[in-house]
Amino acid sequence: MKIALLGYGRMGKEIEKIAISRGHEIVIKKDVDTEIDITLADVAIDFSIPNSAFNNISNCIENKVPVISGTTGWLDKYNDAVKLCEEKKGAFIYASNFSLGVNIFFELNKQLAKMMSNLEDYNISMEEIHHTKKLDAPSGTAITLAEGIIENSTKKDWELDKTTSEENIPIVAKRIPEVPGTHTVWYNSEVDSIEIKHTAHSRQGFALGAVVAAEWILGKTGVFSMKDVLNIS
Ligand SMILES: NC(=O)C1=CN([C@@H]2O[C@H](COP(=O)(O)OP(=O)(O)OC[C@H]3O[C@@H](n4cnc5c(N)ncnc54)[C@H](OP(=O)(O)O)[C@@H]3O)[C@@H](O)[C@H]2O)C=CC1
Ligand SMILES: O=C(O)C1=N[C@H](C(=O)O)C[C@H](O)C1
Repeated sequence: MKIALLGYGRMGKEIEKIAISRGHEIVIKKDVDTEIDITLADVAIDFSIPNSAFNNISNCIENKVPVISGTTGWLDKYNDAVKLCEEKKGAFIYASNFSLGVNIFFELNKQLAKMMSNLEDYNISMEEIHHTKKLDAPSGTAITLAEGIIENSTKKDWELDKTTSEENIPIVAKRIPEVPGTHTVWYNSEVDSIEIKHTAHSRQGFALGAVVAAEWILGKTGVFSMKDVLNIS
């Protein structure tokens, strides 16, 4: 496959290595807001910055190039991207986290939220830890986890930098040098605690998931998720 990398930072470079090792070719590396001929690529992978993700994705959809996006912090425009993709019969996947482990963790989190939903003695809280270069907080993964809990409990929303909350899910975001991404969900009561935690040891899992998604989407039209790619039920 001919791949366009929209964003050639930490993730772009990790994706390049994995894509080449799987026999693909990188035909575009875009790192600034310049015009590119996206039609040179069979598929595009966007890991850029919150302010550029929507333009990068729209350009691909307008030009009928399937696009995978892992950029976080731009989701106020997600529904516009979905609408454009449907209108133009394009192909698009956004995932806050492309790793297999986190996508299993998402399902575990929903199951646990369902089991805990009527147990009033437990207070829920979440923490995400990332490297100090991260632009957005809370992480996209933390938001997806919170949405999974909201769907399966009486919690209404999430709140950043709170440690406790009666009706919402408090999320603490910590920034520590070099941490690729650690997410924890706690249920604490007077007598005990339940904790589920995912720790990324490197960026390899995110990058592999993005390349697998790019391979999967070729020849398809529609808006998909990593659940479709990984066939997780
Ligand atoms: N979904 C997932 O699994 C994962 C998602 N992420 C997310 O991916 C994004 C990128 O992460 P990361 O690689 O660590 O960040 P980096 O800052 O290392 O890379 C982002 C790159 O995008 C470049 N860029 C700036 N403007 C544009 C533009 N208009 N078009 C294309 N590229 C541009 C930046 O260039 P410059 O530095 O010159 O501004 C930079 O090189 C973040 O939003 C992060 O949260 C990260 C890991 C996993
Ligand atoms: O910025 C990062 O590095 C990461 N961003 C994603 C997020 O916001 O959840 C995924 C991963 O945790 C790494």
